[in-house]
Amino acid sequence: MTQCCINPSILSADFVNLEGELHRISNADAVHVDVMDNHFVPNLTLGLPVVQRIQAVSPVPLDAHLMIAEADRWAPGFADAGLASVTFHAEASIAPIKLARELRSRGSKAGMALRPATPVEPYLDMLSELDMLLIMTVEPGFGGQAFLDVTLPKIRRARAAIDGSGIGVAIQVDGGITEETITRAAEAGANIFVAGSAVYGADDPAAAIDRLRNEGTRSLRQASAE
Ligand SMILES: O=C(CO)[C@H](O)[C@H](O)COP(=O)(O)O
Ligand SMILES: [Fe+2]
Repeated sequence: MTQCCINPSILSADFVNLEGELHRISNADAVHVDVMDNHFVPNLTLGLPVVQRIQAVSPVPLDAHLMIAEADRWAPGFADAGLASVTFHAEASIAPIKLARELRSRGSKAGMALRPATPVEPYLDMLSELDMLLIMTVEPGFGGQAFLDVTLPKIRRARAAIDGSGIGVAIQVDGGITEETITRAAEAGANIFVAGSAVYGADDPAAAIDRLRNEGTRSLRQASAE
């Protein structure tokens, strides 16, 4: 059975107290850092200098989600900062294979993200170049949106292709993940779950992470037994 990982998104955290907010999620597998440039998505968050400070104080590894235009130009700098994982959007890259190789050669895991309406089929032959495929389960840009069930067939097709080829690519889902929707995403084949509002909106974020992990692990176990 593939391992269930819970990566809280700091998009829903208190941005003036990021260090304290990071320590509230020290039982997470990684912290998901949403970088938005107000071009690729209609929102602006934080850039490399702030990500570097987060990296310096975080008790868990960083999982950067770059929602930025010209990914080929900007993403390698995030890998140079020593981040565990850097994910760029396929829609923002001219040469995704080259970019994935560059991220790996700089020591980061390479992730590639797909917007909800971007099909996975054109990318199936390059999955071996990736450590992680991120299937967006909301339109990127904002936290707190509802999970799009229309993305579930794509998660299933990606999982079937990965299992069929024997390559060890993780499937991450991001957007609208709750204790209820995590079950459907896990049964479809995802194994890394990003949750912003479900974690930071809870009174006890660490307890929310434990509940999500229990629910995700139970669903993954059930799916592998079927
Ligand atoms: O990439 C993102 C938005 O573009 C965020 O990671 C995502 O929305 C997480 O927030 P929530 O769990 O509240 O949906
Ligand atoms: Fe994200």
